Amino acid sequence: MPGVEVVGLRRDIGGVRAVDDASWSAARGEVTTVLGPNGAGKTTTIECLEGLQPVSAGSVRVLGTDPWRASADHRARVGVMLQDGGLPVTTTPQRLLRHLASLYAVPADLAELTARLDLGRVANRSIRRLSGGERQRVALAAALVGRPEVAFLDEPTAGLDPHARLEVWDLVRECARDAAVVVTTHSFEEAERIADTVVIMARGRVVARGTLDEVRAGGSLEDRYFALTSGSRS
Ligand SMILES: Nc1ncnc2c1ncn2[C@@H]1O[C@H](COP(=O)(O)OP(=O)(O)OP(=O)(O)O)[C@@H](O)[C@H]1O
Repeated sequence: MPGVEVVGLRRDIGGVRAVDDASWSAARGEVTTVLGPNGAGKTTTIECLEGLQPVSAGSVRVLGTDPWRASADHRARVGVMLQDGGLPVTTTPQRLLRHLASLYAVPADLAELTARLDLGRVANRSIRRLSGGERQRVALAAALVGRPEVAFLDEPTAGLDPHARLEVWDLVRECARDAAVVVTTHSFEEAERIADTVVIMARGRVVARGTLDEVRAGGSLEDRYFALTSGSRS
């Protein structure tokens, strides 16, 4: 059973067909990156997988479960990193991560996670007062603290400096040893660094899916992306 399975997914929102007959899967032990122009349907798809939106047709399964009807037990097996917002701003990274760790039977090693993401210096500062990149790293730590079996990471390195990007890519690859990790990104460099499998969406549809090499088809991911998505920006 794949970690994530999307079969013929359609999602209509207020008259807009945000996702149209999309099918792809993400295996455990792999990083799957989802690319596509603005409005392609990436966030809508991921929100269906996170159980935040219902499907209009087709099906989505995460660890074999329908996320829209999932129990708290299922949710504890899934890590979610939201692009912005979602973090409580009046607490500190340390208090937040300790609290989250206390919700899991076998959480990640907090000291190690904090050190890897270089959050030591700001661990006791209010999240409200952190820089964008620091908040981004707290959000990633929050997604990974429960050692998820499936992780959804939305643009995990957007706005990070070059050192932090490398560290996050290492961490994401490590996380994917045991988990299915799904990363949405606009960065070809990010996809080429971390992806085992690539899904490209345009106008709600999947226009390419396969291993990184299959999708690159002998060229660069960037060239392939532009060839597949040109004229399709919504
Ligand atoms: N609540 C909503 N009401 C109406 N239309 C919506 C709603 N949410 C999404 N859409 C539309 O659905 C389509 C897909 O949006 P989605 O946010 O999934 O794209 P995306 O690929 O994540 O884009 P981005 O790269 O900008 O994050 C877009 O045309 C968007 O305007």
